[in-house]
Amino acid sequence: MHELSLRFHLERKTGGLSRIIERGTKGIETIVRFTILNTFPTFIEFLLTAIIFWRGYGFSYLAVTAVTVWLYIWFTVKASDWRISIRRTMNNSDTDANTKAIDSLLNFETVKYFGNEEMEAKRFDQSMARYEKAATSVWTSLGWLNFGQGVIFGLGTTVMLVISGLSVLNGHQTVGDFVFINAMLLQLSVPLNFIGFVYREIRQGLTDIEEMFDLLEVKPEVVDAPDAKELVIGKGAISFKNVHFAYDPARPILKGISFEVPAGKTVAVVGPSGAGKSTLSRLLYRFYDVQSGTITIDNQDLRTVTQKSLRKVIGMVPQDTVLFNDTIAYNIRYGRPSASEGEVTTAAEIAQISDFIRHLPEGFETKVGERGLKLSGGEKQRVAIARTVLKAPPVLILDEATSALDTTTEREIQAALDIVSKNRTTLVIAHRLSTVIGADEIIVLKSGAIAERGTHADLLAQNGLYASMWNRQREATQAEEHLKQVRENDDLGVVNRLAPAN
Ligand SMILES: Nc1ncnc2c1ncn2[C@@H]1O[C@H](COP(=O)(O)OP(=O)(O)OP(=O)(O)O)[C@@H](O)[C@H]1O
Repeated sequence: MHELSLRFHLERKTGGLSRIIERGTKGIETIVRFTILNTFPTFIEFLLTAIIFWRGYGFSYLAVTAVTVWLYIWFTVKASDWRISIRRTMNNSDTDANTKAIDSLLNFETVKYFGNEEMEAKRFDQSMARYEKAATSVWTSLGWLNFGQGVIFGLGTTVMLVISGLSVLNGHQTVGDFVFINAMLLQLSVPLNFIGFVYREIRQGLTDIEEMFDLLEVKPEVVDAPDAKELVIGKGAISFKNVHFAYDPARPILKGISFEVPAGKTVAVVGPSGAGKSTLSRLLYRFYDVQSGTITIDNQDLRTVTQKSLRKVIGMVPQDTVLFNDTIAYNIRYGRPSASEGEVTTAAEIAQISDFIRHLPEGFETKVGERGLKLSGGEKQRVAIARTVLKAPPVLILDEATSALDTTTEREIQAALDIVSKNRTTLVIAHRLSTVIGADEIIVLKSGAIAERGTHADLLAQNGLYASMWNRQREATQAEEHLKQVRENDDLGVVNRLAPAN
Protein backbone atom coordinates (compact mmCIF):
# COMPACT_ATOMS: atom_id res chain seq x y z
CA MET A 1 0.00 0.00 0.00
CA HIS A 2 2.82 2.27 0.94
CA GLU A 3 4.67 1.52 -2.28
CA LEU A 4 1.46 2.10 -4.21
CA SER A 5 0.86 5.49 -2.67
CA LEU A 6 4.48 6.38 -3.32
CA ARG A 7 4.15 5.45 -6.96
CA PHE A 8 1.01 7.50 -7.35
CA HIS A 9 2.50 10.36 -5.45
CA LEU A 10 5.28 10.25 -8.04
CA GLU A 11 2.75 9.95 -10.83
CA ARG A 12 0.82 12.90 -9.50
CA LYS A 13 3.99 14.91 -9.09
CA THR A 14 5.05 14.22 -12.65
CA GLY A 15 1.51 14.81 -13.81
CA GLY A 16 1.50 11.42 -15.57
CA LEU A 17 -1.80 10.29 -14.16
CA SER A 18 -3.46 13.66 -14.43
CA ARG A 19 -2.41 13.84 -18.07
CA ILE A 20 -4.03 10.47 -18.74
CA ILE A 21 -7.19 11.52 -16.87
CA GLU A 22 -7.22 14.82 -18.73
CA ARG A 23 -6.90 13.06 -22.09
CA GLY A 24 -9.55 10.50 -21.10
CA THR A 25 -11.94 13.17 -19.87
CA LYS A 26 -11.43 15.21 -23.04
CA GLY A 27 -12.18 12.12 -25.13
CA ILE A 28 -15.39 11.44 -23.21
CA GLU A 29 -16.40 15.11 -23.44
CA THR A 30 -15.96 14.96 -27.23
CA ILE A 31 -18.09 11.81 -27.48
CA VAL A 32 -20.82 13.34 -25.28
CA ARG A 33 -20.83 16.53 -27.38
CA PHE A 34 -20.99 14.39 -30.51
CA THR A 35 -23.88 12.40 -29.05
CA ILE A 36 -25.87 15.49 -28.14
CA LEU A 37 -25.30 16.89 -31.63
CA ASN A 38 -26.54 13.65 -33.15
CA THR A 39 -29.36 13.04 -30.71
CA PHE A 40 -30.96 16.36 -31.45
CA PRO A 41 -31.50 15.78 -35.22
CA THR A 42 -32.58 12.20 -34.44
CA PHE A 43 -35.17 13.54 -32.04
CA ILE A 44 -36.40 16.05 -34.66
CA GLU A 45 -36.42 13.29 -37.27
CA PHE A 46 -38.40 11.03 -34.97
CA LEU A 47 -40.86 13.85 -34.23
CA LEU A 48 -41.34 14.59 -37.95
CA THR A 49 -41.78 10.91 -38.77
CA ALA A 50 -44.29 10.58 -35.92
CA ILE A 51 -46.26 13.64 -37.10
CA ILE A 52 -46.22 12.49 -40.75
CA PHE A 53 -47.33 8.96 -39.82
CA TRP A 54 -50.00 10.24 -37.44
CA ARG A 55 -51.40 12.93 -39.72
CA GLY A 56 -50.94 11.01 -43.00
CA TYR A 57 -51.50 7.39 -42.13
CA GLY A 58 -53.23 7.14 -38.73
CA PHE A 59 -52.48 6.45 -35.07
CA SER A 60 -51.40 2.79 -35.52
CA TYR A 61 -48.32 3.84 -37.58
CA LEU A 62 -47.34 6.36 -34.90
CA ALA A 63 -47.88 3.80 -32.12
CA VAL A 64 -45.76 1.08 -33.82
CA THR A 65 -42.92 3.59 -34.53
CA ALA A 66 -42.97 4.90 -30.92
CA VAL A 67 -43.02 1.39 -29.43
CA THR A 68 -40.15 0.27 -31.73
CA VAL A 69 -37.96 3.26 -30.81
CA TRP A 70 -38.75 2.89 -27.10
CA LEU A 71 -38.01 -0.86 -27.16
CA TYR A 72 -34.80 -0.25 -29.10
CA ILE A 73 -33.49 2.32 -26.57
CA TRP A 74 -34.62 0.25 -23.55
CA PHE A 75 -32.93 -2.87 -24.89
CA THR A 76 -29.71 -1.00 -25.77
CA VAL A 77 -29.43 0.47 -22.26
CA LYS A 78 -30.21 -2.82 -20.49
CA ALA A 79 -27.95 -4.93 -22.69
CA SER A 80 -25.06 -2.42 -22.41
CA ASP A 81 -25.37 -2.45 -18.61
CA TRP A 82 -25.34 -6.25 -18.64
CA ARG A 83 -22.20 -6.23 -20.81
CA ILE A 84 -20.41 -3.98 -18.28
CA SER A 85 -20.01 -6.78 -15.74
CA ILE A 86 -18.50 -8.99 -18.47
CA ARG A 87 -16.16 -6.19 -19.48
CA ARG A 88 -15.16 -5.69 -15.84
CA THR A 89 -14.33 -9.41 -15.53
CA MET A 90 -12.20 -9.13 -18.66
CA ASN A 91 -10.31 -6.09 -17.28
CA ASN A 92 -9.75 -7.76 -13.90
CA SER A 93 -8.46 -10.94 -15.55
CA ASP A 94 -6.14 -8.85 -17.74
CA THR A 95 -4.73 -7.03 -14.68
CA ASP A 96 -4.39 -10.32 -12.81
CA ALA A 97 -2.49 -11.96 -15.68
CA ASN A 98 -0.15 -8.95 -16.03
CA THR A 99 0.52 -8.83 -12.27
CA LYS A 100 1.38 -12.52 -12.20
CA ALA A 101 3.68 -12.21 -15.22
CA ILE A 102 5.55 -9.22 -13.76
CA ASP A 103 5.78 -10.81 -10.32
CA SER A 104 7.27 -14.06 -11.59
CA LEU A 105 9.67 -12.23 -13.94
CA LEU A 106 10.91 -9.97 -11.14
CA ASN A 107 11.38 -12.99 -8.89
CA PHE A 108 12.92 -15.15 -11.60
CA GLU A 109 15.75 -16.22 -9.29
CA THR A 110 13.36 -17.54 -6.63
CA VAL A 111 11.35 -19.32 -9.35
CA LYS A 112 14.53 -21.03 -10.56
CA TYR A 113 15.84 -21.85 -7.05
CA PHE A 114 12.68 -23.83 -6.39
CA GLY A 115 12.30 -25.12 -9.95
CA ASN A 116 8.78 -23.72 -10.05
CA GLU A 117 8.78 -22.56 -13.69
CA GLU A 118 5.92 -24.87 -14.56
CA MET A 119 3.85 -23.76 -11.57
CA GLU A 120 4.35 -20.10 -12.56
CA ALA A 121 3.50 -20.86 -16.20
CA LYS A 122 0.35 -22.65 -15.01
CA ARG A 123 -0.66 -19.76 -12.78
CA PHE A 124 -0.21 -17.34 -15.68
CA ASP A 125 -2.03 -19.68 -18.02
CA GLN A 126 -5.00 -19.90 -15.63
CA SER A 127 -5.25 -16.11 -15.52
CA MET A 128 -4.92 -15.93 -19.31
CA ALA A 129 -7.65 -18.58 -19.68
CA ARG A 130 -9.96 -16.43 -17.52
CA TYR A 131 -9.06 -13.42 -19.68
CA GLU A 132 -9.66 -15.32 -22.92
CA LYS A 133 -13.03 -16.53 -21.68
CA ALA A 134 -14.08 -13.03 -20.58
CA ALA A 135 -12.77 -11.45 -23.84
CA THR A 136 -14.74 -13.98 -25.88
CA SER A 137 -17.85 -13.20 -23.80
CA VAL A 138 -17.35 -9.48 -24.43
CA TRP A 139 -17.53 -10.04 -28.19
CA THR A 140 -20.28 -12.65 -27.98
CA SER A 141 -22.39 -10.30 -25.88
CA LEU A 142 -21.79 -7.55 -28.45
CA GLY A 143 -23.14 -9.96 -31.05
CA TRP A 144 -26.25 -10.51 -28.93
CA LEU A 145 -26.67 -6.77 -28.43
CA ASN A 146 -26.53 -6.10 -32.18
CA PHE A 147 -28.78 -9.08 -32.87
CA GLY A 148 -31.38 -7.82 -30.35
CA GLN A 149 -31.30 -4.32 -31.80
CA GLY A 150 -31.73 -5.76 -35.30
CA VAL A 151 -34.64 -7.97 -34.22
CA ILE A 152 -36.48 -5.08 -32.52
CA PHE A 153 -36.08 -2.75 -35.46
CA GLY A 154 -36.78 -5.52 -37.97
CA LEU A 155 -40.00 -6.48 -36.16
CA GLY A 156 -41.19 -2.87 -35.99
CA THR A 157 -40.46 -2.37 -39.68
CA THR A 158 -42.15 -5.65 -40.62
CA VAL A 159 -45.32 -4.78 -38.69
CA MET A 160 -45.46 -1.34 -40.34
CA LEU A 161 -44.86 -2.75 -43.80
CA VAL A 162 -47.46 -5.47 -43.30
CA ILE A 163 -50.04 -2.84 -42.25
CA SER A 164 -49.02 -0.64 -45.18
CA GLY A 165 -48.97 -3.59 -47.62
CA LEU A 166 -52.50 -4.58 -46.57
CA SER A 167 -53.63 -0.99 -47.06
CA VAL A 168 -52.13 -1.02 -50.58
CA LEU A 169 -54.04 -4.26 -51.31
CA ASN A 170 -57.22 -2.67 -49.96
CA GLY A 171 -56.62 0.33 -52.16
CA HIS A 172 -56.30 2.76 -49.21
CA GLN A 173 -52.63 3.42 -49.95
CA THR A 174 -50.52 3.58 -53.09
CA VAL A 175 -47.24 1.73 -53.72
CA GLY A 176 -45.63 5.17 -53.34
CA ASP A 177 -46.96 5.33 -49.73
CA PHE A 178 -45.50 1.86 -49.05
CA VAL A 179 -42.08 2.90 -50.37
CA PHE A 180 -42.26 6.21 -48.50
CA ILE A 181 -43.04 4.50 -45.15
CA ASN A 182 -40.20 2.04 -45.71
CA ALA A 183 -37.77 4.89 -46.53
CA MET A 184 -38.81 6.86 -43.42
CA LEU A 185 -38.18 3.85 -41.18
CA LEU A 186 -34.81 3.12 -42.77
CA GLN A 187 -33.78 6.73 -42.27
CA LEU A 188 -34.69 6.48 -38.59
CA SER A 189 -32.57 3.35 -38.12
CA VAL A 190 -29.22 5.01 -38.96
CA PRO A 191 -29.14 7.64 -36.15
CA LEU A 192 -30.68 5.13 -33.73
CA ASN A 193 -27.82 2.74 -34.44
CA PHE A 194 -25.36 5.55 -33.94
CA ILE A 195 -26.84 6.50 -30.55
CA GLY A 196 -26.69 2.87 -29.49
CA PHE A 197 -23.02 2.70 -30.51
CA VAL A 198 -22.07 5.87 -28.66
CA TYR A 199 -23.91 4.85 -25.48
CA ARG A 200 -22.11 1.50 -25.55
CA GLU A 201 -18.71 3.12 -26.10
CA ILE A 202 -19.17 5.63 -23.25
CA ARG A 203 -20.24 2.94 -20.77
CA GLN A 204 -17.33 0.76 -21.89
CA GLY A 205 -14.82 3.62 -21.66
CA LEU A 206 -16.00 4.55 -18.17
CA THR A 207 -15.62 0.92 -17.06
CA ASP A 208 -12.09 0.76 -18.47
CA ILE A 209 -10.95 3.84 -16.56
CA GLU A 210 -12.89 3.21 -13.35
CA GLU A 211 -9.85 1.50 -11.79
CA MET A 212 -7.85 4.63 -12.47
CA PHE A 213 -10.48 6.73 -10.69
CA ASP A 214 -10.34 4.24 -7.79
CA LEU A 215 -6.60 4.74 -7.60
CA LEU A 216 -7.06 8.49 -7.51
CA GLU A 217 -9.23 7.96 -4.44
CA VAL A 218 -6.30 6.28 -2.64
CA LYS A 219 -5.07 8.73 -0.05
CA PRO A 220 -1.28 9.05 0.29
CA GLU A 221 -0.04 8.21 3.81
CA VAL A 222 1.78 11.50 4.08
CA VAL A 223 0.49 14.80 2.77
CA ASP A 224 2.19 18.18 3.12
CA ALA A 225 0.33 20.53 5.46
CA PRO A 226 -1.37 23.37 3.55
CA ASP A 227 0.97 25.86 5.24
CA ALA A 228 4.06 23.60 5.04
CA LYS A 229 7.33 25.51 4.83
CA GLU A 230 10.70 24.65 3.35
CA LEU A 231 13.01 23.00 5.86
CA VAL A 232 15.73 25.47 6.80
CA ILE A 233 18.79 23.34 7.43
CA GLY A 234 21.45 24.53 9.83
CA LYS A 235 23.78 21.96 11.31
CA GLY A 236 21.24 19.16 11.05
CA ALA A 237 20.50 18.21 14.68
CA ILE A 238 17.88 15.44 14.92
CA SER A 239 15.56 14.87 17.82
CA PHE A 240 13.00 12.10 18.48
CA LYS A 241 10.68 13.03 21.37
CA ASN A 242 8.39 10.39 22.86
CA VAL A 243 7.65 8.92 19.41
CA HIS A 244 4.85 6.37 19.16
CA PHE A 245 4.18 4.65 15.86
CA ALA A 246 2.27 1.67 14.44
CA TYR A 247 1.80 0.55 10.83
CA ASP A 248 -1.36 -1.15 12.03
CA PRO A 249 -3.14 0.39 15.06
CA ALA A 250 -3.51 -3.09 16.56
CA ARG A 251 0.28 -3.62 16.64
CA PRO A 252 2.40 -0.79 18.12
CA ILE A 253 5.96 -0.78 16.77
CA LEU A 254 7.59 2.20 18.51
CA LYS A 255 6.57 2.86 22.11
CA GLY A 256 7.76 6.27 23.29
CA ILE A 257 11.20 6.63 21.71
CA SER A 258 13.27 9.67 22.71
CA PHE A 259 16.83 10.36 21.63
CA GLU A 260 18.91 13.02 19.95
CA VAL A 261 21.52 12.99 17.24
CA PRO A 262 23.48 16.20 17.88
CA ALA A 263 24.68 18.09 14.81
CA GLY A 264 27.67 16.43 13.20
CA LYS A 265 27.57 13.42 15.55
CA THR A 266 26.89 9.75 14.88
CA VAL A 267 24.24 7.79 16.73
CA ALA A 268 23.80 4.08 16.11
CA VAL A 269 20.64 2.07 16.65
CA VAL A 270 21.09 -1.64 17.25
CA GLY A 271 18.81 -4.37 18.48
CA PRO A 272 17.13 -7.63 17.61
CA SER A 273 15.41 -8.15 14.27
CA GLY A 274 11.96 -6.54 14.12
CA ALA A 275 12.69 -4.15 17.01
CA GLY A 276 11.75 -1.15 14.84
CA LYS A 277 15.21 0.12 13.79
CA SER A 278 14.46 0.66 10.10
CA THR A 279 11.10 2.17 11.06
CA LEU A 280 13.04 5.04 12.67
CA SER A 281 14.72 5.82 9.34
CA ARG A 282 11.38 5.61 7.47
CA LEU A 283 9.87 8.08 9.93
CA LEU A 284 12.85 10.40 9.55
CA TYR A 285 12.42 10.28 5.77
CA ARG A 286 8.71 10.87 6.43
CA PHE A 287 7.43 7.88 4.52
CA TYR A 288 4.97 7.81 7.43
CA ASP A 289 3.92 10.34 10.06
CA VAL A 290 4.29 9.59 13.76
CA GLN A 291 1.07 8.91 15.67
CA SER A 292 2.22 10.88 18.70
CA GLY A 293 5.38 12.63 19.79
CA THR A 294 7.60 14.66 17.48
CA ILE A 295 10.60 14.30 15.23
CA THR A 296 12.52 17.46 14.53
CA ILE A 297 15.50 18.49 12.45
CA ASP A 298 17.08 21.74 13.62
CA ASN A 299 14.00 22.29 15.83
CA GLN A 300 11.54 22.08 12.91
CA ASP A 301 8.82 19.46 13.27
CA LEU A 302 8.91 17.22 10.19
CA ARG A 303 5.12 17.50 9.85
CA THR A 304 5.37 21.26 9.32
CA VAL A 305 7.87 21.16 6.44
CA THR A 306 7.50 20.01 2.84
CA GLN A 307 8.54 16.46 2.06
CA LYS A 308 10.62 17.66 -0.86
CA SER A 309 12.74 20.02 1.22
CA LEU A 310 13.15 17.33 3.91
CA ARG A 311 14.29 14.61 1.52
CA LYS A 312 16.74 17.02 -0.11
CA VAL A 313 18.80 17.23 3.08
CA ILE A 314 18.86 13.52 3.94
CA GLY A 315 21.08 10.94 2.28
CA MET A 316 20.19 7.30 2.60
CA VAL A 317 22.17 4.13 2.07
CA PRO A 318 19.37 1.59 2.34
CA GLN A 319 19.33 -2.04 3.43
CA ASP A 320 18.46 -3.30 -0.06
CA THR A 321 19.90 -1.19 -2.82
CA VAL A 322 17.93 -1.25 -6.02
CA LEU A 323 19.55 0.21 -9.13
CA PHE A 324 18.12 1.50 -12.37
CA ASN A 325 18.57 -0.55 -15.52
CA ASP A 326 21.17 1.86 -16.90
CA THR A 327 24.92 2.41 -16.66
CA ILE A 328 26.96 2.53 -13.43
CA ALA A 329 27.69 6.20 -14.14
CA TYR A 330 23.96 6.93 -14.44
CA ASN A 331 23.26 5.17 -11.15
CA ILE A 332 26.01 7.02 -9.30
CA ARG A 333 25.05 10.36 -10.86
CA TYR A 334 21.50 9.76 -9.61
CA GLY A 335 22.66 11.29 -6.32
CA ARG A 336 23.15 14.61 -8.12
CA PRO A 337 22.19 14.60 -11.80
CA SER A 338 24.21 17.76 -12.48
CA ALA A 339 27.49 16.19 -11.22
CA SER A 340 30.48 16.28 -13.58
CA GLU A 341 32.36 13.19 -14.75
CA GLY A 342 35.20 13.99 -12.37
CA GLU A 343 32.83 14.21 -9.41
CA VAL A 344 31.30 10.84 -10.31
CA THR A 345 34.80 9.28 -10.44
CA THR A 346 35.76 10.82 -7.07
CA ALA A 347 32.52 9.55 -5.48
CA ALA A 348 33.29 6.06 -6.82
CA GLU A 349 36.79 6.28 -5.33
CA ILE A 350 35.47 7.30 -1.91
CA ALA A 351 32.99 4.41 -2.02
CA GLN A 352 35.89 2.05 -2.91
CA ILE A 353 34.27 0.88 -6.12
CA SER A 354 36.45 2.61 -8.71
CA ASP A 355 38.93 -0.32 -8.95
CA PHE A 356 36.12 -2.73 -9.70
CA ILE A 357 34.66 -0.34 -12.31
CA ARG A 358 38.04 0.20 -13.99
CA HIS A 359 38.38 -3.56 -14.51
CA LEU A 360 35.07 -3.79 -16.32
CA PRO A 361 35.41 -3.79 -20.16
CA GLU A 362 32.99 -0.88 -20.45
CA GLY A 363 33.97 0.85 -17.20
CA PHE A 364 31.46 3.41 -15.99
CA GLU A 365 29.33 2.74 -19.08
CA THR A 366 28.59 -0.85 -17.99
CA LYS A 367 24.88 -1.57 -17.84
CA VAL A 368 23.84 -2.92 -14.43
CA GLY A 369 20.74 -4.83 -15.60
CA GLU A 370 17.25 -4.72 -14.16
CA ARG A 371 17.29 -3.60 -10.53
CA GLY A 372 21.11 -3.96 -10.72
CA LEU A 373 21.09 -7.74 -11.06
CA LYS A 374 24.47 -7.82 -12.81
CA LEU A 375 26.21 -6.49 -9.69
CA SER A 376 26.85 -8.33 -6.45
CA GLY A 377 25.16 -7.20 -3.22
CA GLY A 378 28.37 -5.52 -2.02
CA GLU A 379 28.93 -3.76 -5.37
CA LYS A 380 25.37 -2.46 -5.38
CA GLN A 381 25.83 -1.15 -1.88
CA ARG A 382 28.99 0.65 -2.89
CA VAL A 383 27.18 2.28 -5.81
CA ALA A 384 24.55 3.39 -3.28
CA ILE A 385 27.28 4.85 -1.08
CA ALA A 386 28.85 6.60 -4.08
CA ARG A 387 25.59 8.29 -5.04
CA THR A 388 25.05 9.39 -1.45
CA VAL A 389 28.55 10.85 -1.46
CA LEU A 390 27.55 12.79 -4.56
CA LYS A 391 24.37 14.06 -2.95
CA ALA A 392 26.50 15.31 -0.02
CA PRO A 393 23.57 15.69 2.36
CA PRO A 394 23.89 17.33 5.79
CA VAL A 395 22.04 14.37 7.36
CA LEU A 396 22.93 10.76 6.66
CA ILE A 397 21.08 7.50 7.33
CA LEU A 398 23.06 4.30 6.97
CA ASP A 399 20.61 1.42 7.20
CA GLU A 400 22.69 -1.78 7.47
CA ALA A 401 25.00 -0.11 4.96
CA THR A 402 27.62 -2.84 5.20
CA SER A 403 25.27 -5.80 5.49
CA ALA A 404 26.10 -7.30 2.10
CA LEU A 405 29.86 -7.18 2.55
CA ASP A 406 32.43 -9.67 3.75
CA THR A 407 34.56 -8.78 6.77
CA THR A 408 37.51 -7.44 4.76
CA THR A 409 35.41 -5.32 2.43
CA GLU A 410 33.34 -4.21 5.39
CA ARG A 411 36.45 -2.74 6.99
CA GLU A 412 37.35 -0.87 3.79
CA ILE A 413 33.79 0.39 3.37
CA GLN A 414 33.63 1.36 7.01
CA ALA A 415 36.64 3.57 6.46
CA ALA A 416 34.86 5.15 3.47
CA LEU A 417 31.68 5.64 5.47
CA ASP A 418 33.67 7.24 8.28
CA ILE A 419 34.97 9.79 5.76
CA VAL A 420 31.46 10.37 4.39
CA SER A 421 29.86 10.72 7.80
CA LYS A 422 32.59 12.97 9.20
CA ASN A 423 30.97 16.20 10.45
CA ARG A 424 27.60 14.99 9.20
CA THR A 425 24.70 14.17 11.46
CA THR A 426 24.50 10.41 11.02
CA LEU A 427 22.00 7.81 12.11
CA VAL A 428 23.38 4.31 11.70
CA ILE A 429 21.07 1.32 11.83
CA ALA A 430 23.14 -1.81 12.24
CA HIS A 431 23.20 -5.50 12.95
CA ARG A 432 26.95 -5.90 13.01
CA LEU A 433 28.05 -4.24 16.22
CA SER A 434 31.63 -4.04 14.95
CA THR A 435 30.53 -1.25 12.61
CA VAL A 436 29.21 1.02 15.37
CA ILE A 437 31.97 0.87 17.98
CA GLY A 438 33.01 4.41 17.15
CA ALA A 439 29.51 5.93 17.37
CA ASP A 440 29.03 8.85 19.78
CA GLU A 441 26.02 7.07 21.25
CA ILE A 442 24.53 3.63 20.74
CA ILE A 443 20.81 3.09 21.29
CA VAL A 444 19.76 -0.49 21.97
CA LEU A 445 16.20 -0.99 20.81
CA LYS A 446 14.10 -3.90 21.99
CA SER A 447 10.44 -4.45 21.08
CA GLY A 448 10.00 -0.81 20.11
CA ALA A 449 11.48 0.69 23.32
CA ILE A 450 14.96 1.82 24.30
CA ALA A 451 16.48 -0.92 26.45
CA GLU A 452 19.97 0.55 26.87
CA ARG A 453 21.99 3.52 25.67
CA GLY A 454 25.54 4.81 25.90
CA THR A 455 28.91 4.50 24.21
CA HIS A 456 30.32 1.10 23.28
CA ALA A 457 32.45 1.04 26.45
CA ASP A 458 29.50 2.15 28.66
CA LEU A 459 27.28 -0.58 27.26
CA LEU A 460 29.88 -3.30 27.68
CA ALA A 461 30.32 -2.17 31.26
CA GLN A 462 26.54 -2.41 31.83
CA ASN A 463 26.81 -6.10 30.92
CA GLY A 464 23.25 -6.17 29.63
CA LEU A 465 21.59 -6.87 26.26
CA TYR A 466 24.28 -5.06 24.24
CA ALA A 467 27.09 -6.90 26.01
CA SER A 468 25.44 -10.27 25.37
CA MET A 469 24.86 -9.37 21.69
CA TRP A 470 28.49 -8.27 21.45
CA ASN A 471 29.79 -11.49 23.01
CA ARG A 472 27.59 -13.61 20.73
CA GLN A 473 28.78 -11.77 17.63
CA ARG A 474 32.41 -11.98 18.72
CA GLU A 475 32.10 -15.73 19.25
CA ALA A 476 30.41 -16.06 15.84
CA THR A 477 33.18 -14.06 14.15
CA GLN A 478 35.86 -16.10 15.90
CA ALA A 479 34.13 -19.33 14.86
CA GLU A 480 33.86 -18.03 11.29
CA GLU A 481 37.55 -17.14 11.18
CA HIS A 482 38.49 -20.50 12.70
CA LEU A 483 36.39 -22.31 10.09
CA LYS A 484 38.05 -20.26 7.34
CA GLN A 485 41.47 -21.24 8.63
CA VAL A 486 40.52 -24.92 8.84
CA ARG A 487 39.26 -24.80 5.27
CA GLU A 488 42.45 -23.11 4.07
CA ASN A 489 44.56 -25.77 5.82
CA ASP A 490 42.35 -28.50 4.42
CA ASP A 491 42.66 -27.06 0.91
CA LEU A 492 46.40 -27.06 1.40
CA GLY A 493 46.18 -30.71 2.54
CA VAL A 494 44.27 -31.60 -0.61
CA VAL A 495 46.84 -29.74 -2.71
CA ASN A 496 49.68 -31.54 -0.90
CA ARG A 497 47.99 -34.91 -1.37
CA LEU A 498 47.45 -34.20 -5.07
CA ALA A 499 51.03 -33.02 -5.59
CA PRO A 500 53.12 -35.65 -7.45
CA ALA A 501 55.57 -37.43 -5.18
CA ASN A 502 59.21 -37.09 -6.11
N1 LIG B 1 5.07 -1.53 5.86
C1 LIG B 1 4.83 -2.26 6.96
N2 LIG B 1 3.58 -2.62 7.30
C2 LIG B 1 3.34 -3.35 8.41
N3 LIG B 1 4.29 -3.76 9.26
C3 LIG B 1 5.55 -3.44 8.98
C4 LIG B 1 5.90 -2.68 7.81
N4 LIG B 1 7.23 -2.52 7.79
C5 LIG B 1 7.71 -3.15 8.89
N5 LIG B 1 6.71 -3.69 9.59
C6 LIG B 1 6.83 -4.42 10.87
O1 LIG B 1 7.39 -3.54 11.83
C7 LIG B 1 8.32 -4.22 12.66
C8 LIG B 1 9.61 -3.42 12.72
O2 LIG B 1 10.17 -3.42 11.42
P1 LIG B 1 11.59 -2.79 11.12
O3 LIG B 1 11.87 -2.96 9.67
O4 LIG B 1 11.65 -1.41 11.68
O5 LIG B 1 12.50 -3.76 11.99
P2 LIG B 1 14.08 -3.78 12.15
O6 LIG B 1 14.38 -3.60 13.60
O7 LIG B 1 14.74 -2.82 11.21
O8 LIG B 1 14.35 -5.27 11.71
P3 LIG B 1 15.57 -5.89 10.87
O9 LIG B 1 16.78 -5.73 11.72
O10 LIG B 1 15.19 -7.33 10.73
O11 LIG B 1 15.65 -5.15 9.59
C9 LIG B 1 8.49 -5.60 12.08
O12 LIG B 1 7.87 -6.53 12.95
C10 LIG B 1 7.81 -5.57 10.73
O13 LIG B 1 7.10 -6.77 10.49
